[in-house]
Amino acid sequence: MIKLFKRIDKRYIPSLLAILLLTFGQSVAQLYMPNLNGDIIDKGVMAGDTDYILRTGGLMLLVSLGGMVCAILGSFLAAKVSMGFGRDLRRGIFTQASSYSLKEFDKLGTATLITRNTNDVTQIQNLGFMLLRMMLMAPMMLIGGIVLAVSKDAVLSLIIVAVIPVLALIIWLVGRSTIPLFQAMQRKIDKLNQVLREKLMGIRVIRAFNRDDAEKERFDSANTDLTKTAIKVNRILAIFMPLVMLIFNLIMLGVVWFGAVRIDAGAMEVGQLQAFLQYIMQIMFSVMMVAMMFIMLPRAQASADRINEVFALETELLDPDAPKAPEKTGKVVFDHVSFGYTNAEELALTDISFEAAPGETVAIIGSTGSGKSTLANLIPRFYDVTDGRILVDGVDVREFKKEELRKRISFVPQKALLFTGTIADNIRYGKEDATDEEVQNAARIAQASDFIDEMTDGYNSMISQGGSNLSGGQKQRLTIARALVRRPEIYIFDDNFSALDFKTDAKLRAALKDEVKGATVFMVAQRVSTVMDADKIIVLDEGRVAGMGTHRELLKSCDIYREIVASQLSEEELA
Ligand SMILES: Nc1ncnc2c1ncn2[C@@H]1O[C@H](COP(=O)(O)OP(=O)(O)OP(=O)(O)O)[C@@H](O)[C@H]1O
Repeated sequence: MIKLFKRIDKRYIPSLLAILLLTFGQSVAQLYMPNLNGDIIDKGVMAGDTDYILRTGGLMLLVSLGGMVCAILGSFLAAKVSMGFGRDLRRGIFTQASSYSLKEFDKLGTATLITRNTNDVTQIQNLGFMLLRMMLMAPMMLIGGIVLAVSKDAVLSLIIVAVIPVLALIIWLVGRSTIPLFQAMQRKIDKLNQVLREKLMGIRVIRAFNRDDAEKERFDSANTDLTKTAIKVNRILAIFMPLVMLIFNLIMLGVVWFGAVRIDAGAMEVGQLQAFLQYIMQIMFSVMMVAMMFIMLPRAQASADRINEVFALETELLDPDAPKAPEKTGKVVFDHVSFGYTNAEELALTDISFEAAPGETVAIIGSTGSGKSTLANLIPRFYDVTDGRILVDGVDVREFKKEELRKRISFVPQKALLFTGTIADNIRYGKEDATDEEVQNAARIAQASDFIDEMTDGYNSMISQGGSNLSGGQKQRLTIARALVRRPEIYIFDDNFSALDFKTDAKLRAALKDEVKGATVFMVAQRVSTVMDADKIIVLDEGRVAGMGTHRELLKSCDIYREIVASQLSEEELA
C-alpha cells in the first residue's frame, strides 16, 4: 500500500499540507466544544449568569462555524487529491499496459487488467479519501480527547483504560475474519468480469450453439459466489456495529453512574460531567474510525497488490540504449530463428532461416497451428525470438526503437479489428495525416470502395464497436486499406485473404501488386491460389520449414506442399 501511495504526484503536497492544517483546525474546534458546553452549564446556567451564557453561546457558534469551514474545505481538498490520485493511477496502469508486449498480455489477461484499472483503483481512491479525512483526524481526536477527559476527571478516565482493550480485541477479531474475505472478493470480481466479458464477446457463438442457459448458469455461479462472500463480510460487519454501539452505551451508562456518585461527593460539577461524556464519545468514535479504516485496509491492500503487480510487470521488450535507424530498404532476414511461447512445452518455431528482398512477395503456408502467425508476429517484434535473430534493413529488430521498427511495417492481423468511428477514421488509423485521396485510393486497392460507396454516408459511415455492423470480408478489406494507406517498406498480411471470396481475393492481389511494388510483402495464407504467384513460398510444418521456393519448385521438391495443393486445386489448375 505504502509502495502505491509513494506514487502520489508531488503537486499534491501543498493540498496535503492544507488538509493536515484544516483537519487540525476541525479537531481543535470539536475538542473545544464540550469544554465550552461544560462551562456554559456550570458558570452560566447554574450561576444564572445570562451574560456568560450569551458570550459563551456566541463563542460556541463561532467555534462550530470555524470547525464547519475547516471540515468542508478539508473534505473538498481530500476529494480532489484522492480522485486525482485515482486518475493518475488509472493513467499509469493504462500507460504501463500499453507498453506490454503480447507476452505480458498473455500472462495477465485482459479481464483482470480492466478490473485493476477500474474497481481496484476505486478501492484505493476511496481508501485515500477516508485516510485523509478519518485517519488524520482520529489520532488528533483520540489524543486530544484523552488529554481533556483526564484533565476533567482523572479518576473517571480510568473507564477508558478498561474499555479500550475490549474494543481492540473486538476489532482484531473482526479484522481477522474479514481480511481474507475482502481479498477473496477482489478475486471473485475478477472472475465475474472474465465470465461477463466472454459472454458478451461471444454472444453470437453462444446463441448459435444454444448455450444461453449454460452461460447463464456460469455467470450465475460466479455472481452467486461473489454475493455469498459479500454477504458473509457484511454479516460480520452487521454484528460488529451494534456490538460496538452496545459497548458505547454501556460506557456512557457507567460514566453517568460514576459521575453522579462523584457529583454527589462534590468532586465534580454537572457541566464537567457533561463535557466528560462528550469527550468519551469523541474518544470512542475515534477508535471506531480507526477500526473502520483497519477493516477497509485489507480490501484496499488486496487492490494495491494487484495494481502494484501491473506496475511491477515490466515489458521484456525494451528499447535498446543506443537504437539504430538504418536506411529503409525492406529487406528482412530470419537467421536460425526459434521461438517458444512462455509456458508452452514445445517450440512454436524451430530454426527458421530465409531472406526476403525488397520487391519480393514471400508467402507462408502450412496447416493450422504450424506457426505461420507466430512467424508474422516476430517481425514487428510483438515477441522476442528465443534463439537466432531477425534482421530488418540489416539490423537486428531488438536494436531498433520499437516505434521506429513498426513505422517501417504495415501489419494486418489475422483477426480483423476496427475501432468505433467512421470508415475514414479507421483507414486513417494507418496514417493520421492521409488525404481523402489517399484514403480512397487505399480503399479502392483493398476492394473496399464499392461497398463503402453503397453506404448512405460513404466514408463517413459509422462503424460500431469492433466493426459489428460489417461483414467479416468487409472488415478484413478495411483493415487491409488501413495498412495500405501507410505505404511502408514491409507489409505483413496474416491470413487476411481467406475471408474473401475467390474473385475478390484475385482482384485484390492484382491491384496490390502495383501498389506494393518495391516493398517486401509477407503473405500468410491458407489457400494455394493466394500464394501461387509469390516469389518465394515457405512451407511450415510443426514450426519447421518443410520447403521453400516458388510454386513450381515446391511442387517438385516438397511433399507437404504437394499434399496441400492436391487437397485444394483440381488437376487442370495444377497443370
Ligand atoms: N499466445 C500463445 N500462447 C501460447 N501458445 C500459442 C500462442 N499463440 C499460438 N500458440 C501456439 O503456437 C503454435 C503456432 O500457432 P500459430 O497461431 O502461429 O499457428 P498458425 O499456423 O498461424 O495457425 P492458423 O492457420 O490456425 O492461424 C500453435 O501450437 C499454438 O497453439
